[in-house]
Amino acid sequence: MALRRAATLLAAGLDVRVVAPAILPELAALPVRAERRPYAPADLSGARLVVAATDDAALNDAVAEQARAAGVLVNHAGEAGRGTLRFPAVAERAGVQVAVSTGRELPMLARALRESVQARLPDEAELRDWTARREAALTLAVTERAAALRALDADIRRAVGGAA
Ligand SMILES: C[C@@]1(CC(=O)O)c2cc3[nH]c(cc4nc(cc5[nH]c(cc(n2)[C@H]1CCC(=O)O)[C@@](C)(CC(=O)O)[C@@H]5CCC(=O)O)C(CC(=O)O)=C4CCC(=O)O)c(CCC(=O)O)c3CC(=O)O
Ligand SMILES: NC(=O)C1=CN([C@@H]2O[C@H](COP(=O)(O)OP(=O)(O)OC[C@H]3O[C@@H](n4cnc5c(N)ncnc54)[C@H](O)[C@@H]3O)[C@@H](O)[C@H]2O)C=CC1
Repeated sequence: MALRRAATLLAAGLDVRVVAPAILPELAALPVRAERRPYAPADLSGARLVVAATDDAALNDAVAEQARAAGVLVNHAGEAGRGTLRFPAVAERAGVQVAVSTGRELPMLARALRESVQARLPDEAELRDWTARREAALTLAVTERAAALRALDADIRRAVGGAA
């Protein structure tokens, strides 16, 4: 779990510190600060976001509680409702992102929706075309502009499989 979360947080541009007595080599090989020791409450100071992902459920509860009290965003890997942050399934293509969160623990649904959205995401060429059409429409006089934007809207909805 720590490995998956660390990869997600690094991809988001965060500085990641990992605190655990045992750290997987694949995790230690990432650009994270690895500290091989048990968690201590002082680890929360200076943190903006905390992930409690140990195999000790009572400890994850305590970390989540301490982080909440300190006003630090926290994800509880075993029981998301005890934390203040959930991790979504993310579909991404050419800069367009769609994140799916079920608001509960149903990762299979999140993944199924992510996969179905992924297949509908436009590619770079379509995005460039739509952006150019929108920019061109915005230079038109009011009536023509509205018609051009409506036509573009219909094309985009058709392309991503939405209702026209
Ligand atoms: C609450 C949440 C975490 C949070 O946000 O804090 C959570 C909780 C739990 N997941 C568990 C298991 C698995 N999770 C996955 C996969 C994903 N799990 C993800 C999200 C979330 N999982 C959040 C809710 C999301 C929502 O519903 O909206 C995804 C979307 C994103 C990500 O994690 O990166 C990613 C799919 C990414 C993708 O495909 O895009 C797999 C499959 C796999 O690993 O291949 C399994 C094994 C199969 C199974 O068990 O289903 C367990 C049991 C743990 C145990 O056994 O103890 C719990 C805890 C519990 O249920 O209590
Ligand atoms: N959200 C999700 O999708 C999933 C959540 N989980 C949950 O995540 C948690 C961890 O699961 P895994 O990563 O599979 O376990 P794991 O056993 O691979 O890793 C647990 C880590 O916790 C560390 N640890 C133990 N005591 C510690 C302490 N006192 N201080 C700091 N670190 C300590 C260990 O050194 C180890 O590195 C479990 O609570 C499990 O229920 C598990 C799988 C999927």
